[in-house]
Formats: sequence, C-alpha cells, structure tokens
Amino acid sequence: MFRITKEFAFSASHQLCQLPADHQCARLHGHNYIVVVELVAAELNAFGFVRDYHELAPFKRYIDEHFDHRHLNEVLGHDTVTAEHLARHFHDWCASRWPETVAVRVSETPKTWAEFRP
Ligand SMILES: Nc1nc2c(c(=O)[nH]1)N=C([C@H](O)[C@H](O)COP(=O)(O)OP(=O)(O)OP(=O)(O)O)CN2
Ligand SMILES: [Zn+2]
Repeated sequence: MFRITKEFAFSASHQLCQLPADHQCARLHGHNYIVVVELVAAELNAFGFVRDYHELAPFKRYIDEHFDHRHLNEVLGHDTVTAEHLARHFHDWCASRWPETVAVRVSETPKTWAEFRP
C-alpha cells in the first residue's frame, strides 16, 4: 500500500460555547491550524503517483477562501467547532473529490492533533 500526505494551514478564531463558562476555550480565541490530508492506493498511476500533490490545490483554495482569517463558528454554522469536527468536515470534503482520501488530521496547537479516519 502506498500512502501520501499533504499539509495545509490557516489561521482562524473560534469559541467553544458548549463548554462551561470557566473553561478557557469557552472564550473567543484563535489558532494557527494545520491540516494534513492522507491518501492511499494499492497501485500507483502511470506517473508513479498515488495522486499528484498538485491535484490537491482546490483544497488549499477552499481553505483560503472559506476558513483562513474567518470565525469558524460562522463558517460551520454551529458552536462546537472542535478539531475533531473540523477533521470530519475536511475529510468529507476531500473524500468526495479524491476517493483515495483515508484520513484528515487537524492541529490547533503544537501539542495537539485530532484525526478523522472512517
Ligand atoms: N479533544 C479536544 N479537546 C480540546 C479541543 C479540541 O478541539 N478537541 N480544543 C480546545 C481548545 O480549542 C484549544 O485547542 C486549547 O487546547 P489546549 O491543549 O487546552 O491548549 P493550551 O495551549 O491551553 O494547553 P496547555 O495545557 O497550555 O498545553 C481544548 N480542548
Ligand atoms: Zn481553540
């Protein structure tokens, strides 16, 4: 099995309104998010690729246009914009375009990662 990943980044604000009021993340704050998309294939294509990294450019455009320097509660339309929910959202967006997508990981801080892998 062959496996490739590509990393993307954006900066955004969010507020985890469902948390207790004394939880720091219930306050409006922001992160420099990192998103890693993972794709696999049993066989390589004629170019020797799982998929050309360049073909993932629409995902960068999607992030730049809809997520970068935005308020994520407004973007996703709910108040539980956790890294887990973002990983699921980005996975579904990528998997609907590139069937080799198997997982998406999202980091909010240098020490944390959340992954969606169906
Ligand atoms: N499972 C999850 N837990 C938390 C999430 C999340 O998305 N999934 N999000 C947050 C906050 O939004 C934010 O990411 C804070 O994370 P935390 O690790 O607590 O950040 P700190 O830098 O303050 O942590 P230190 O303890 O100072 O290292 C919270 N939890
Ligand atoms: Zn946060």
